[in-house]
Amino acid sequence: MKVVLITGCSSGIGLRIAVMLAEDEKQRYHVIATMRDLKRKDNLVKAAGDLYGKTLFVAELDVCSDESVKQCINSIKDRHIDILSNNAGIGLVGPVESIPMDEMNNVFETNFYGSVRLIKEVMPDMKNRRAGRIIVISSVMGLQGVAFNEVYAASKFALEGFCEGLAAQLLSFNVTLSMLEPGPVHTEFELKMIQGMKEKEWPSVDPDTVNYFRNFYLPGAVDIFEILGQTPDHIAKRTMSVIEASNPHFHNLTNPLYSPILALKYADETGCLSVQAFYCMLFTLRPLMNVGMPVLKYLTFGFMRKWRISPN
Ligand SMILES: NC(=O)C1=CN([C@@H]2O[C@H](COP(=O)(O)OP(=O)(O)OC[C@H]3O[C@@H](n4cnc5c(N)ncnc54)[C@H](OP(=O)(O)O)[C@@H]3O)[C@@H](O)[C@H]2O)C=CC1
Ligand SMILES: CC1=C(/C=C/C(C)=C/C=C/C(C)=C/C=O)C(C)(C)CCC1
Repeated sequence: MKVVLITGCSSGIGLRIAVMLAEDEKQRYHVIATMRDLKRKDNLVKAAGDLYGKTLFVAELDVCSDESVKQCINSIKDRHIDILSNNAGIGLVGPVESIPMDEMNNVFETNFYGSVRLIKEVMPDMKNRRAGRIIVISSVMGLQGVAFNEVYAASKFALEGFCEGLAAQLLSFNVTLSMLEPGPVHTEFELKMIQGMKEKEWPSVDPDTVNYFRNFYLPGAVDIFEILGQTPDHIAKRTMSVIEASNPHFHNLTNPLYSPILALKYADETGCLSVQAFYCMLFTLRPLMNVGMPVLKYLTFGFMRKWRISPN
């Protein structure tokens, strides 16, 4: 049985990855589903049903604490982990000028250093054994910045840069490192990101910026979740296929509708094309989006035709 350690399993994507691997018909996985607060384990335990204590085990791990990470890894037999899935993460939206530095630090501490901390702890044993697989739940925002998500995107960009370097180094040790880059996924993350923002006041921010955030970005984000939103199950299946692939890819975008948006970025080295396209989508074309998916497809492929970009 392969030992899999997953972070952030109290809800959402981490919970689904843990349960899906534990449910494997061939019982190939011994899943250590970790979370920072064991009082939040009920949903996971319920979803695991009979598999709890058989193929799925719960352990405490706070990705922001050196001590917690060491304690958890040391509690595993021979510290042997075949597959590490870094999933724990938090979002942060809003006008940058209103976000306190300690909130920004917390996002980096969780999303970037949280993953780095786990990788540092687990990677030396994988290198020694010349075997191992690391899967990092990044985001499309690790490849493409989105207005009003600057700090979150920066934390995921940092993760992409860190892992791109490491992936090349690890190849000579037969350890693979893969990123998953989901677009919007319906989890508690969405609720925290959108619902929590509706009532919030922004006293220290100029009225134009508050207007752009409230009346352009937030409705746009709601539409994007409605039109493009995937389920945690979808991301869990994709994670499973990365785990099972003989030669897993480094980038794994889970939502094909994002490929044209990213193509814009790589098609124009000045970066102007993608900044302008995002500007248009946010401020000019957004009202069209709620007409539905076909319109979004038409718009993104329309941009590509206009600038003669191939979808592949
Ligand atoms: N939902 C989306 O639209 C997208 C999400 N992602 C990424 O997917 C990952 C999972 O998010 P998702 O399932 O959607 O959101 P959820 O909010 O449902 O899950 C996030 C998980 O991370 C845990 N977590 C937060 N901080 C820590 C910490 N310090 N130590 C350990 N665990 C922690 C949370 O635990 P607790 O319950 O204790 O807060 C929770 O279990 C994140 O990395 C996110 O950035 C990427 C693209 C899109
Ligand atoms: C694409 C796009 C938008 C919003 C995208 C959002 C909200 C994406 C959310 C992605 C998530 C949640 C990733 C998690 O890691 C805008 C700015 C509304 C308009 C321009 C096009």
